[in-house]
Amino acid sequence: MRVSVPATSANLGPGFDCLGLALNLKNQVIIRPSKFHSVSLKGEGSNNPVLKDNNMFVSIFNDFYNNLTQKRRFFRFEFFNEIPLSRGLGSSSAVIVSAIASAYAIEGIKLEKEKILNLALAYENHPDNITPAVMGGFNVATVQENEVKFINKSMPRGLKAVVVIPNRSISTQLSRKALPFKYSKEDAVFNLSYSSLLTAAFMSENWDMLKHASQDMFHQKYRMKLMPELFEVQKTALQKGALMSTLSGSGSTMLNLCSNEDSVALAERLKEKFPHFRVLCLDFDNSGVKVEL
Ligand SMILES: Nc1ncnc2c1ncn2[C@@H]1O[C@H](COP(=O)(O)OP(=O)(O)O)[C@@H](O)[C@H]1O
Ligand SMILES: N[C@@H](CCOP(=O)(O)O)C(=O)O
Repeated sequence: MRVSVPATSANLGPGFDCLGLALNLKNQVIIRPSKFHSVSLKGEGSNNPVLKDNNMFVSIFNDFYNNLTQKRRFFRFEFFNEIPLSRGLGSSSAVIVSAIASAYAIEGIKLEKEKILNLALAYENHPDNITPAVMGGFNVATVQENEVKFINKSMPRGLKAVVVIPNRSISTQLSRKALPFKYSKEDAVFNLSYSSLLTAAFMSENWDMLKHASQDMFHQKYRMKLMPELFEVQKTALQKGALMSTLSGSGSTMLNLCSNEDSVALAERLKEKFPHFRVLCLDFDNSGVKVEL
């Protein structure tokens, strides 16, 4: 059985903890019954011993599998990871979502996507990453009485995401600690109005509005100070054709959306100016988590 799940970019500027989209950068796992437990890792995280010995995917998978079947069976897990760890591209959501989907699928149980999403909430309580990881596309999501309420829309083919991935990680937990404890009424009204405008721009495909609507007072400036070069990445991206440039999730990646035509030039310019950062030109993912038996 093979399960794949896309990377995600959460917040999209003002939509703190509620907006997110899925990118065509994937983690895949192949799982086979085996006489012994074994793990092999390729790609991102393959030189991290913790991911071999104490893998979050394996422990979530085992929790669900054991609860579901009351059986103790061994599996071989082969991981092919494209999502960099702790760079604000939803690596932890990808693990949570794919582990839950796998535990049910290996027993032949077909789980609705909404069910996977709500089970994932126990491990990740903000819905802006888990929703696009499960559903794909652009998503507006909130949690009400332990259920994710969301609206999802496919992303069109005419846009690309040019992501700039720094060589240093920022853990989501630490990055949340950099945020203020309280916000003023002005900041709250600012983010409410920009987040609404940005959502309307995505839903109506009004791409010229992205530049205006992607402003934020809640989190980016506090987090980007942890890596001040990110302000320069944002400025360069906006000068060189990006329709919007925002911190991806809790950082450290910057997400730049642009038209297909502008994407190669924008990526080249960012590579030249920030040679120590990784620049990838990505399509969007509109499928979310996938299981192939
Ligand atoms: N491919 C993976 N396999 C196992 N665990 C992973 C993997 N990717 C991420 N993780 C877990 O998630 C943590 C990163 O979570 P977090 O800081 O929220 O980063 P991100 O912003 O990428 O979601 C890692 O320290 C690790 O525990
Ligand atoms: N809304 C969350 C999103 C965290 O995304 P991640 O990809 O960095 O885990 C936040 O801003 O903390």
